[in-house]
Amino acid sequence: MITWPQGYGRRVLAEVDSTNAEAARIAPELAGPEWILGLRQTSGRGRRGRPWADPTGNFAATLIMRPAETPDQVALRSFVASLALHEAFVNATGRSEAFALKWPNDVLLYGGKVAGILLESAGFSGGSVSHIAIGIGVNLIHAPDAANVEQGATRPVSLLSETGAEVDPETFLDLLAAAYAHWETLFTTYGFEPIRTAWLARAARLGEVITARTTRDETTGTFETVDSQGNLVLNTAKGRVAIPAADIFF
Ligand SMILES: O=C(O)CCCC[C@@H]1SC[C@@H]2NC(=O)N[C@@H]21
Repeated sequence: MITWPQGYGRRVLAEVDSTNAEAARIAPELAGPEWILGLRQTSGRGRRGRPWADPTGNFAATLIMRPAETPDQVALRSFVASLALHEAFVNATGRSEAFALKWPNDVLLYGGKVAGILLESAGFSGGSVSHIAIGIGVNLIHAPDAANVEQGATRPVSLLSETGAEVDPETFLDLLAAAYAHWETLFTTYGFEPIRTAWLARAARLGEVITARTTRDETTGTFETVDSQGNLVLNTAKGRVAIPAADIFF
């Protein structure tokens, strides 16, 4: 029996365009943080403007919150959400070694992508954002065809295909919401440092040579760490480079 975390709302929609879009619509009248689960999404969106396919049975949810924080602070929530996802997966399967976190915000299962996070914030005024939407998609039972993902991108996998675990979206929401509340309390109480340390302990390819690609350039180097701002730090032939945003290729 999983206990729903105190202070968090829970809304389940049979169908929605995108839970992140719905989150932005309800943000103005929000009383406190709220989870929105879409049992079916018709226009799910991924990072960098990519579409996110969401067949029935997969997990699509957004946590909408209104923390009085700067854009830089709220961006660190993607690490909080990654840790919560990792904990939810381990609790669902009992397999802690199977999961790893890929910078900035994917979860890998035996090296394949099983979940992604799309963090959107809006309404910057007086130093704070007006809301953040942490959108989370999990391939619970279906993974997109590898032919439909970008060349060189991590192969998509589903929880069912890799572990045999059959978890329905509402059960996964309960696991995730409980885990998120734990990591969120740690973040708001002690700041980013314990989150950074816990994230690094679960990081994929730490200490290995990886490539970070943006629309403008490509940097290859040894994955040294994630710094106190959440940047990826690579040790390259030209020295240490801190990268705020990129796609990673192994
Ligand atoms: O590109 C990625 O890896 C991030 C994918 C995020 C998809 C989720 S599904 C729930 C939420 N609503 C959306 O439209 N997108 C996010």
